[in-house]
Amino acid sequence: MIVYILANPRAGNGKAVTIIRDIQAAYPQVEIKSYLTTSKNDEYAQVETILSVFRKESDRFLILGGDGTLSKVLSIWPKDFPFAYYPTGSGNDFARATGIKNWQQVMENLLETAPLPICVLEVPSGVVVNSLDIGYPARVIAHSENSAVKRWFNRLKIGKLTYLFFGVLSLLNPLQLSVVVETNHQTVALDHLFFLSIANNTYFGGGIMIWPEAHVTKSQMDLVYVSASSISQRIRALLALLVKRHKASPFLQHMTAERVRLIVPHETVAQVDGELQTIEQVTIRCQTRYYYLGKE
Ligand SMILES: Nc1ncnc2c1ncn2[C@@H]1O[C@H](COP(=O)(O)OP(=O)(O)OP(=O)(O)O)[C@@H](O)[C@H]1O
Repeated sequence: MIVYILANPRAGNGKAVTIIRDIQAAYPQVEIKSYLTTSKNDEYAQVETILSVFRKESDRFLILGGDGTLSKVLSIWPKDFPFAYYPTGSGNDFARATGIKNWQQVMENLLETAPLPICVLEVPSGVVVNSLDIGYPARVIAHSENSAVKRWFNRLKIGKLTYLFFGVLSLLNPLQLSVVVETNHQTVALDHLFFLSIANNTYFGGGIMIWPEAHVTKSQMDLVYVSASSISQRIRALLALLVKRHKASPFLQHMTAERVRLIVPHETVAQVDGELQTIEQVTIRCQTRYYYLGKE
């Protein structure tokens, strides 16, 4: 058996290389081969290299990185090949929901337990491990990416305030979307849309709960949306998310589906696992994957 590790050394605070060394020291009896991404999107080439030597029946595969790395790797890792994951990113929402505590636990699951089926969301560009969001969350990320304010804040060592700054700014932006959502049960037109999150898992944005029952172990997706025309409604909806009053809030709407077709009137920026993508019409389905989740 060979354990293949694919790591993004730049994710989060750059701990991946140290963790690989610790794993090698803790498991001298296990053959471990590591592959490090060298640039953005290099996950695709690294996975191809691993697949050229990987034996499905005997080898194991471990991914180290943030949610973005995980989602890109799974986009081309074959559906029926199991994987393990240890978070080294900044948000780590997938790990938060699946209860990963430390790499020792992840290695034990990988070596001693059988992989279990989970659900990820299949989209034309690949897979979504946490959520695909349009409206407010995508706008906050779009404004902050490559902005001068982000660079100044980083220079002043207050980089964490970037999202707060753009969060407030985006709240004042009156832009609202109109979309149509077709599920396997119904077709709903959503107007004055402040945001729509199509969730596969419990959290986004580094620990903000999307919906309490949304989880990768369920073969359904949770749609959470806010149609709000006034700023006070938008603020109250965001506060409900932050203080986990999802079900009590009159502003947060929720439905579930196994398949969703999302129709937006023009190209719209979406946030997919913390990265930006442009979408127009997209069909989203649950896809079964095999993950070393450990004993539940
Ligand atoms: N060596 C590298 N240098 C620069 N970017 C990289 C490298 N390897 C991967 N990437 C890119 O980094 C992005 C993913 O970052 P990732 O999400 O893993 O970390 P993060 O943003 O710190 O964590 P999180 O998503 O949990 O907040 C992807 O776009 C990926 O292609």
